[in-house]
Amino acid sequence: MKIFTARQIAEIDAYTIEHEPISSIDLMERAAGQIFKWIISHFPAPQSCKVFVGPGNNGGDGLALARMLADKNYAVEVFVLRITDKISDEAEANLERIRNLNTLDLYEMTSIESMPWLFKDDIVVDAIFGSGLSRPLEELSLDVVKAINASDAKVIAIDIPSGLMGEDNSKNNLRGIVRADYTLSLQFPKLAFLFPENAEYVGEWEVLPIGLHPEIIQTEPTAYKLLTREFVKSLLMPRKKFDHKGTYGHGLLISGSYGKMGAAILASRASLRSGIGLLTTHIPRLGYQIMQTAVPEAMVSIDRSDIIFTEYPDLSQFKAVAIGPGIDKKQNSFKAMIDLLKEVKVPMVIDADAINIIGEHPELKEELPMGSIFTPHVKEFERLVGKSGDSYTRNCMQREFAKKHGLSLMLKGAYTAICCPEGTCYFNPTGNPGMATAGSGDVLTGIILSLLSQGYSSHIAAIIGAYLHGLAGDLASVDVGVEALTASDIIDYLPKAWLHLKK
Ligand SMILES: NC(=O)C1=CN([C@@H]2O[C@H](COP(=O)(O)OP(=O)(O)OC[C@H]3O[C@@H](n4cnc5c(N)ncnc54)[C@H](O)[C@@H]3O)[C@@H](O)[C@H]2O)[C@H](O)CC1
Ligand SMILES: [K+]
Repeated sequence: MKIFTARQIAEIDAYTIEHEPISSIDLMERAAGQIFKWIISHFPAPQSCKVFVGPGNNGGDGLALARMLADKNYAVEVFVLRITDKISDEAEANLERIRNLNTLDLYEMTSIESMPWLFKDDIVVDAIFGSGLSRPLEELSLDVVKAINASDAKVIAIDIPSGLMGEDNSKNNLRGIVRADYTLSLQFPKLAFLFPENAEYVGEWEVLPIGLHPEIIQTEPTAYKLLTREFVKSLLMPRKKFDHKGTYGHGLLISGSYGKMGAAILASRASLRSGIGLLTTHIPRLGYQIMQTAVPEAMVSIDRSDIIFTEYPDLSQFKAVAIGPGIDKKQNSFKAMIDLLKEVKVPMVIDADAINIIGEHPELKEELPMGSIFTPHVKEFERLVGKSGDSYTRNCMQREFAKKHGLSLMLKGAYTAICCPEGTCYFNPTGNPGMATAGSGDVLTGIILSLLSQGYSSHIAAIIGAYLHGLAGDLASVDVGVEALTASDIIDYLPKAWLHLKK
């Protein structure tokens, strides 16, 4: 699903009006109708609804919605914030439509003195500002937002919480943003919904289709996309009758150290559960029996060191190499990594301490083979790319890094972001807080190695890997719950996740 900027959404809106064609007031009616349907199914009448309305079309949506709710026996009070004399034509027309209705109460607010008391059982509809917001809130709208936030009422934001910018909130006044319980976004999610610091404003969000023109949605370019099952499924390569294990590639996993052999086991098992033909896991000598016992399907390559990674096997047979899970940052591992990077020609997955080593020796980035994938979490990302004060800026840095170095950079977390060398950033919707657990990242590295070895190109391997990993975690959490979920559970649910993805 494409994610557009506020400016693009206005263009898509205008294109729809011209080419469907549909009048803008009818398009507004359609949008309000979708929100209305959502409210009656989630909060059936009778309920008290207080609708706060701003000067633009977001306010117009609120006014049309108020009429529909009043008509269905909700106790509706509408508060029009008189912020400016200007009010959009569509908002004005919808204001006229309700001005003489006796099924609702209409108030004009010129100061915070006329702010009503908000009760716990009230539904507050936030229709003050939408995607047309151009600067942080001040004066009356700021005061109203603070009062809404101070209440216990259920808050439903139309399109986007008022005060939140669709993309960049690095310079926003955070006290002037509605904290919604639900955000009902029209047709597309906003980029800001995918950033962790905005979760407290957005609450639970849902996209409501309003029939914007498919042609412009198709042709309008965007750098941001939210993965869907259909899209990820379309990337899968079919398996054929006469295929053999050679068809699905031989991968090399460099993993494990003294006290961290579990990482090698988890990554190996995940790789084997994701379709790889052959897997060799290179480990320090002490791990030999552990590996052979725990993962009989994997071949083992033994380091001369008992406890760390210091060398690697002949690379000629491998289609992809992953390095990082459970290795250490010891000096000899660093030296081995320099040699490895000089020699390796196939795409690599670089995870955990392998990222930290490159973070400490940035010149090594230039040695990376084409099509390599970095899989940092936030702390590793900061060591590799640099620090930033907010997620939007971090995302810009991430996209820039991927482009500059010609590789895929995945930032792990809720809505894992995968930035590709050509500039697109994909966000992954699968996964849950139960996956914030030891070994979860090792499993992901194993999955991506497997996909690269099978011949998937790097950004596709990253996309399928992230989606599948989250999906397995989601399916596992249904049975074991988020608290009890372990990395091994993610592996155990990979078979179900594959079946679910291919359905
Ligand atoms: N997605 C769609 O295609 C549809 C969206 N609809 C709704 O329309 C809004 C966007 O409407 P717009 O009029 O462009 O913007 P706003 O309602 O957000 O109002 C902006 C309005 O306010 C002025 N302004 C901006 N910032 C401030 C500020 N900080 N303080 C005071 N005033 C400010 C600005 O100049 C404008 O005049 C979208 O979110 C949907 O809810 C359609 O109804 C259906 C199609
Ligand atoms: K809003």
